[in-house]
Order: sequence, then C-alpha cells, then structure tokens
Amino acid sequence: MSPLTEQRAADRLAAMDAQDILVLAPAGCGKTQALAQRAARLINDHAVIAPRKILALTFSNKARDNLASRLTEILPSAARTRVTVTNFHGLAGRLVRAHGAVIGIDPVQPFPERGSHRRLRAAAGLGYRTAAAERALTLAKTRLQDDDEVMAQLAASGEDLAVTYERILREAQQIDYDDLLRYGARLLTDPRVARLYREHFAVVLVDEVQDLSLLQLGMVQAIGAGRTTYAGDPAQGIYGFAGARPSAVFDAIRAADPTEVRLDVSYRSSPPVLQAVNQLAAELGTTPLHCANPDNWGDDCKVDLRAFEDTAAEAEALVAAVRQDLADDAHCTVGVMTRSFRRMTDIARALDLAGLDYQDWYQPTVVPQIAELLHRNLPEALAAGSDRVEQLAALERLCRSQLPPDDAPTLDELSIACEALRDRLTTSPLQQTLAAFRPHTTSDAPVSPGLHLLTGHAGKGQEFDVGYVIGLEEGSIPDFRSTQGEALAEELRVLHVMASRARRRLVFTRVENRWRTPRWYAAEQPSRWWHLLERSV
Ligand SMILES: Nc1ncnc2c1ncn2[C@@H]1O[C@H](COP(=O)(O)OP(=O)(O)OP(=O)(O)O)[C@@H](O)[C@H]1O
Repeated sequence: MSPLTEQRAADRLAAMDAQDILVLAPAGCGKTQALAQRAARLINDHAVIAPRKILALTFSNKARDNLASRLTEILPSAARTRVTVTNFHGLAGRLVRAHGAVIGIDPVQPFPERGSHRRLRAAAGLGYRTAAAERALTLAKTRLQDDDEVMAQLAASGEDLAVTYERILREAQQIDYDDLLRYGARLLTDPRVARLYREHFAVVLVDEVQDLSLLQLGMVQAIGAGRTTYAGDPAQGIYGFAGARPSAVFDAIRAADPTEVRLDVSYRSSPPVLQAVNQLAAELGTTPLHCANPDNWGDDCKVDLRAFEDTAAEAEALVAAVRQDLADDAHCTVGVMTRSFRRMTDIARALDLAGLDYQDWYQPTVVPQIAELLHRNLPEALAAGSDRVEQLAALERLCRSQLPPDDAPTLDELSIACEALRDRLTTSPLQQTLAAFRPHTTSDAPVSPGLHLLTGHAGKGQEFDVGYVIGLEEGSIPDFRSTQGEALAEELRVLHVMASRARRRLVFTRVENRWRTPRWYAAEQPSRWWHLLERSV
C-alpha cells in the first residue's frame, strides 16, 4: 500500500475508519499528537460508542502521562477520563488480577515492587557489570513461556547469577516486571480472555512501537488486530537491552498490510536544532527533517558545543547557563540529559549548592494522589508502629488497602514513594521525611516549567525549550559497555533521542579530564560523534 505523504496526513489519519494503520515519523513530527487527535475524532464522530472503547497503550509511565496530557488538551473532560490510557504493565496487571486463575497464576500475588527488587537483585549479585545475566533474564522472560520453561532456559544459558536471582525471587514469592508482562501476554493467548478484551475495546492506539518486544506486540494484536493504530520511529529504538525488537516488530505489523502514514515535518524543533538532529539522522541512515514553520522561530534559537577542563567547570557553567535561561523566561522548560545518571553527579551537587530548584527524574517522585494518601494515613501509621520502620510498613499497608488492587500504575507509584521514604528513614523520622518530599507535578503534565535532570531513556517522547546533552566523551556516549555492533548503533539512537528533545536551543558538552576515582584524574577522548555535531554549528 502506498504511504500517504502529504502535509495533511495527520488529518486524514484522524478520520480513517477502524483498520490497522502504521504511522511512521521522525522525532517531533506529531505521532503522539496524531494518536490523540485520532482518539478525539473517533469520539466526536461517534465512531466508537463510548470513550472507554478506546485503549491507548504506551511503553513507560512518562509516555502514558504524555499521551494522557495530549488527550487532556484535545478532548472534553468527561470523555478524556474514560479513554483507557495505560502502559503495558498496567494492562498486564489488569489481566492478571482479573483472569490469572485461567493459567494457574495467583491473581492476588503481590505486584512487582521496585524497592524489594533492588534488594533481591543485589542479593543475587546482579549489578552494574552483570549485563550477560541480565540479558539471559530478558531473553527468557520476553517469550511466551511458563515459569518452569523460564527456569530451564536460564539454567541452559549458563548464567548462574540469572538462575540465582530467579530462585531468590521465587523464594520471596515475588514476580518482577518482566514476569508481569509475560503473564499478561500468556493470558491473552487464551481465546476466552482475548475475546473478552477484543469485545471490550473497539480501537487500540499504540505509541512508541519501536520500543515494543514481540511479546508486547502479541498483546496488542490479541486485542486489536485489524483496528490498531501504531505510531513509531525506528530511529528512536533505544530499549533493545530490555527486549525491544524494532525491526521484527515493524515486520510483524507490516505483515498485516496496514495503511502507512508518514509524517515528515517537525513541529517541535527550531531550524538550528534540526540541523544538529539531522547530522545524527544522516549517521543513522534516516531521512532528514524539515521544520514545519521555519519563520516562526526567533534569533535566540541555536546549537552550541562546549568543552570544559573537567566536570566541576562544566557544572559551574551549566548552573550559570540554566540560571540565565530561567531568568530570560520563567516558564521555560530546561532538560539536562545524560546517557547515565552517574555522569550527572557534579551537576546535581552544583545545582544544590547554588540553590537552584530542579526535578530529578531519577529520584522517585510523589504524584499528588499518592502524597495525599500518604499524608491522610500518616497519623494512624505513626500510632501503629513503635519505630520508623514499622511505621512505614503500616503506612504502606494502609495506603495499599485503599487502592483498587488492579490499579497497577498507581500501586507502582505508591511503591516508588515508599521506597524513597525507606531510603531516607535513617536520617530523619517518618513525618519529617514525608514533609520534605517535593510533590511531583500532576501526572497529566509530564514536563512542568523549570529545570529537569534526566537520562536519554527517561526523556523518550518528551520535549524541552532548551536541551543540554551532557557528557559527549567516549565511555559516556557511547557507554563504555556498548562499543560495537547493534549495541553501538543503539547508543547513537540514544544520542539522537536526547538531541531531538530540544525545541529552541541545544547545547552539547564534554570534558577534557575526569576523576575516575577519588585519586585517578584521567584524560577523556571526545565522543566519536562530537566532530559530526561540530559540523552542524
Ligand atoms: N499538526 C501539528 N500542528 C502543530 N503542532 C503540532 C502538530 N503535531 C504536533 N505538534 C506539536 O509538536 C510537538 C511534537 O509532537 P509529538 O510529541 O506528537 O511528536 P512525536 O512524533 O510523538 O515525537 P517523539 O517521536 O519525539 O515522541 C508537540 O509540541 C506537539 O504539540
């Protein structure tokens, strides 16, 4: 089928009947927007009998919030709250709670909790340099296998740490996020369960399909085959390490002969930013982007590359630059992005010393609903326990009992908040720790005005007026563990994702030297992609 390539493709997409549609577009060309517009159009034209008949699926919590916020802008409020917007873990949680018994899974078993997983992983010896074991776990758990088959595959892999982790996990009677997805996907292979969901949802919308595993795609197809709109960009596939299979996923979608819609102008970024993004796109072998409204951007739009003596000098300059950004426009959104959070340490410290407020996307955040729940239950929890650990356990128990058991995303937010409280309990009592928590902005607004610190992976689908991409040194970008083959190609895509978050201005930094340990100060090589970017300035 020939792709629709004209400018108004997005409008045509919104109006199409229920059918499989594949929207392909580079960063910032309006894929998420197009999905939200399609949902609005289906509701307004009564093409679906009720908003709840639309299932909008995304990859991460932030991607879910992003799509929810677009729906908020477009849909009348009554309809917006009834469109089912969830991520794959949310969908799997719902399936397990409702139908787990069908495949012999305990539907009331505890949902995955980040905090306890971190401890179980550490107990098994999984950590920073155990990529092969992680890979074995991902491979075993992103297939339609039961628990015995997973264990057998792990044993056959020869990765002892993976086997140990799995054993410890099961002894603790826990499941992890990959298990939850696997259970959800297995449930949808049951014709009775699949039929229920197919009848419940008339249309499925999926964002960021390049990050899907084949298991996740199978879930989508079980529910929405023949009436799914997929949106994605192969050049932004950065979750290969977590089981995503972009080319296999796109092949499988195309096998169903969807109508292809291509969007090729950027509504997000200024011409100078696009020039830098296009340098990376050329290296990736993808088509260059054009700016939708090149004359609408002011003279302050530009790209800078800056090299510093060391990370302290870099942090000092960054603090000054961000201060200026926020002084120029108090409503501006500033994203400081790194490949890994370790590279952000000096910057976070300098911001703290300078008293500059920021949202650290690495730190668990407390969404308003969870903050309210915790505060409401605090007096009872304080009375229930004799020390802070017991009090926190009581608090978590009380809050959990007041949330719907199948609301996996909110239960997850609660786990994140409780884990953050647990981390800080050694330094202050529970009530003081909770009082010091900065509430997150509403979950409908993933990026609020001000400064944000995040990794490229967390930045997926988001945008900032000003973007700083920090750490263009070999070893940081690309990461020292990913220097060849597909892993290296994925590193370039991560850089491309970070650069393409910026709207008006974009700054890349690198340092000449870095403290590798408290005593080892060593020279750094510029990232292999630094010179490429220099050409765009
Ligand atoms: N047709 C349009 N007219 C004006 N602005 C638009 C249009 N489509 C999208 N936008 C704006 O452009 C920006 C990028 O859109 P969107 O996030 O939907 O792109 P995307 O293709 O999903 O990006 P990414 O691949 O990075 O997730 C947003 O600020 C959005 O509001």
